Amino acid sequence: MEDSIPVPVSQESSILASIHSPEDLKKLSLEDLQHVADECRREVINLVAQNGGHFASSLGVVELSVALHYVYNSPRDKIVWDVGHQAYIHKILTGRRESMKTNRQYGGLAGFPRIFESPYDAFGTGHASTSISAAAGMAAARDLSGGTEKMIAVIGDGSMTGGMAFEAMNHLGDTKSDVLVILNDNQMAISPSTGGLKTHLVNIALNKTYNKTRKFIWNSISLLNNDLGDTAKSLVRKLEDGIKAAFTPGAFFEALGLRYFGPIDGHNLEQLVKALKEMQELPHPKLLHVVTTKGKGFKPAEENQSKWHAHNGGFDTTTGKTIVTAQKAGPPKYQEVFGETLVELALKDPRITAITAAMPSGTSLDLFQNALPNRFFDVGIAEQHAVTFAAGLAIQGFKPVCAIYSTFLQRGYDQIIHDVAQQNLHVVFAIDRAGLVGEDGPTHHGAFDLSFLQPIPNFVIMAPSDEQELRNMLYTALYHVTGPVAIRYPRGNGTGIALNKTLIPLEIGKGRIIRQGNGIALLAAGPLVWRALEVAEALQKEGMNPLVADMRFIKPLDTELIEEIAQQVTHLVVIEENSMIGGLGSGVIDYINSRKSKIPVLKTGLPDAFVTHGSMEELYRETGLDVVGITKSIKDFYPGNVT
Ligand SMILES: Cc1ncc(C[n+]2csc(CCOP(=O)(O)OP(=O)(O)O)c2C)c(N)n1
Ligand SMILES: CC(=O)[C@@H](O)[C@H](O)COP(=O)(O)O
Ligand SMILES: [Mg+2]
Repeated sequence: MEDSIPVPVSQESSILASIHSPEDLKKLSLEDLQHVADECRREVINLVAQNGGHFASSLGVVELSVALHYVYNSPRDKIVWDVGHQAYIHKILTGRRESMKTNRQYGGLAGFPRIFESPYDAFGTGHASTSISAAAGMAAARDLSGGTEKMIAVIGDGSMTGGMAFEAMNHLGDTKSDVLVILNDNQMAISPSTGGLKTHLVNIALNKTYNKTRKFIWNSISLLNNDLGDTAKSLVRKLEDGIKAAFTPGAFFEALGLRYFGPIDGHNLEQLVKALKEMQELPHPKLLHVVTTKGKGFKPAEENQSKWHAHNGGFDTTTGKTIVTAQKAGPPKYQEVFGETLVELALKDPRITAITAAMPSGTSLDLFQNALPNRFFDVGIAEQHAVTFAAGLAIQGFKPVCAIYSTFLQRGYDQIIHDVAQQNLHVVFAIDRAGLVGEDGPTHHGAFDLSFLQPIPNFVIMAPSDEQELRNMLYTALYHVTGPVAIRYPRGNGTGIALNKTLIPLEIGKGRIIRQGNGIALLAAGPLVWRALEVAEALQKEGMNPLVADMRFIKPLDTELIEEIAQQVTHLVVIEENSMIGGLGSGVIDYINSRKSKIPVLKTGLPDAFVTHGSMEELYRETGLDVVGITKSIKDFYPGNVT
């Protein structure tokens, strides 16, 4: 595959059109396989240009996906795609070519592998670093039941930085199960990969001495499959091990118990097919190191891999230029305001440090990285470490701000409790992507952070209703709290409120009434307070006059404000974008139940179910969290018409 962009494929010449399952691939010559790969690449470019989605990672594994489905027998053999954002070719080759047009759309295919979607999706993914554990578990099940199917984990170099991946490899060293780990090394996570492992892998790829001996080692392995006598086999193996130990940086993986092979060119189908066939014959844990280019075959993506990790769609399939009609620039994103405010504060305070787990651009901490590189830490896809690392900084008197997506913070739960909260350490958690996130779907919605943080003693939890509040809350968290503190805010644009240069500290645990009313009160936090206002307007048309409060703090809850409101209304409604179990609504009900006189409380929020993928509007409608849905729930709950 040359560097140029593949030419469009006409329907008549399409071999891909004849591929309905991996079985169809197996009849093809290597040359035709290459055509399939080229067509797949073109198809992904067209698909993402049309509808958006994850992009550069799938382009990087085109040949690998084709080779895997050519050599292995999925769904009998199980291929686990780590994160799964690179599985578009896999989906195209496993009978979902047509339906890929609905990728990430409401009611359509998911953007990640899902066991409910296809028998070819051996294990659901979305979060990083799970594939080796899953494959190891499946291999143990196979071994216990006397099966012979193969287990393959395909994991990127970024995802390989996650602790789980090492835990799984270490365990494989004991079980010695037949698992193939394919390390897809493109030296990128979403941003450039970080850490010692990255350097290690670069060294492997660059190690000339090793590359010279590699051919010899490879030939030795091939020899092992031939009819050599036992003594000769053991001699070759010893020789191979000796050479590897001396020259192979892959000895690191070997030390954990996986035999290391590679690196090989992940865009060379012939090499891939040969290597995979060899791997099929080896009955123990092994790692095949495959070197690829993220965005391969689409120049703009190769040249700016971070930008093209994912795309909203609407670009020219040759030049990559945006072709959608220019949209008016919306209000700044919460993330941008967060990043800018943190830099503003850190420039004045050398104690402030910033931590991301491989999401510098998504969280806008790249602003901090550029401004204050010494105090910026990208720890890799390692949320657990990020949290305890922050605790370490805090205990030494620094002010760490740990910006992690709500869904990924789930990884760091014990660290939050054990390392941060129990020691009452001043770590600021900037919880990004709190609430629904849209097209990424159930693996990525930030549905649980309030539920998992609220029970933890010592925590202060706030939710800004707009960007200025976010600025003020960040300031408050850094200078008016002494223990663990979380600020949760959603993905995307703020309200467009004019930003005030002056930062005003908020009184901890104090909310505010933003609409006076009677009969019924709507309590919300975060940007949903504006929806609560819309609901109040809608209800007013029905003869009601709801009071609306912005609670600002989920913990400590403003019980004085609730008491004040309780004097004016007979019914309370909580509106929140978190699971209804354990969120603000639960906090309010717990408080009401602790009083002598009870008030009926209606909770609206995310259901006790995993919310699907789709546009935010569709998901709000589905969960009843749009204005119409909330209004209807309130009308069913509150019979009173007090005007
Ligand atoms: C636990 C977790 N943290 C963060 C992410 C966000 N994320 C998705 S893909 C990705 C980079 C993955 O890099 P790599 O595994 O090398 O795959 P590549 O995109 O390079 O193919 C990150 C950080 C995630 N999905 N899961
Ligand atoms: C696969 C993955 O986990 C990320 O690429 C994620 O989709 C990023 O989400 P945002 O677009 O919200 O940054
Ligand atoms: Mg990578």
